[in-house]
Amino acid sequence: MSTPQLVVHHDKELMAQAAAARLITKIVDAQASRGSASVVLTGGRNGNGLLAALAAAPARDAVDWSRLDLWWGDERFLPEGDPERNVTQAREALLDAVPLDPKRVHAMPASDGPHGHDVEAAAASYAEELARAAGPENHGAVPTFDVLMLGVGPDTHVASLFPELPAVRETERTVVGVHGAPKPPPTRVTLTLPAIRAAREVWLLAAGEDKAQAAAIALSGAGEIQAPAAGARGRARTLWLLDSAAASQLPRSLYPPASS
Ligand SMILES: O=C1O[C@H](COP(=O)(O)O)[C@@H](O)[C@H](O)[C@H]1O
Repeated sequence: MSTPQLVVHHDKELMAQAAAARLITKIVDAQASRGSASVVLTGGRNGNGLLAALAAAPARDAVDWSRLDLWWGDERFLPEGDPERNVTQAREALLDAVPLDPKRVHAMPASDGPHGHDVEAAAASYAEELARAAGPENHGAVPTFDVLMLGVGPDTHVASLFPELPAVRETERTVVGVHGAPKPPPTRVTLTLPAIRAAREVWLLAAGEDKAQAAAIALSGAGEIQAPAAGARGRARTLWLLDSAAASQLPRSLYPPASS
């Protein structure tokens, strides 16, 4: 697993624009070398800010949207179309504006879907969908995502892996149901750390003062059970994309010398 690298931008708008430009380049490169690209989206303010910046970027037309698989790191287990669902917010921010192949948009199940309110069954069906997409070269039950993005919560949660809850301790399954999340709604579906760590690159997004403590804790050697963001690592690269407010409590030894 890779060691975290940090990029600190001046403010959250610049961070979103720079991350969007970085994502466009990654997708275009993956499509050029492997024919298609796969990206795992995150919910939350920073993830949606990045998608909105991508929607506004003229370079978005460099992406072949029909050869892109989109997955989610987590979902709030609510009815289809609920404004609090991560997929609803992603559609509004970007997905409705670009020519994606609907078969390649892998939304997590809703609470009024085929599994009803059974969040464990919903999680298991998403795990099966991931396993079907994984090739023999993936050595496991999930595809090697090109980029997996995670918003970092003020309590160091990533996806719906909250400190000390059972989901963050999962070592076998790739997707699990979450009960009693401290952030509403309490019932959620999430990728687990083993699934996250299958990604080629993991990008953690943290902007704003309320993320400063979480970034400092996760990057200062905390354990992943207490600070789930500390356990989110990519195979080839782990990149923390921060703004200066979120980086304000980092030890100076971690703060990168050349920041923009
Ligand atoms: O509930 C969630 O929160 C986190 C972080 O969101 P933020 O608004 O504090 O940036 C997000 O990453 C996750 O996907 C989402 O379900």
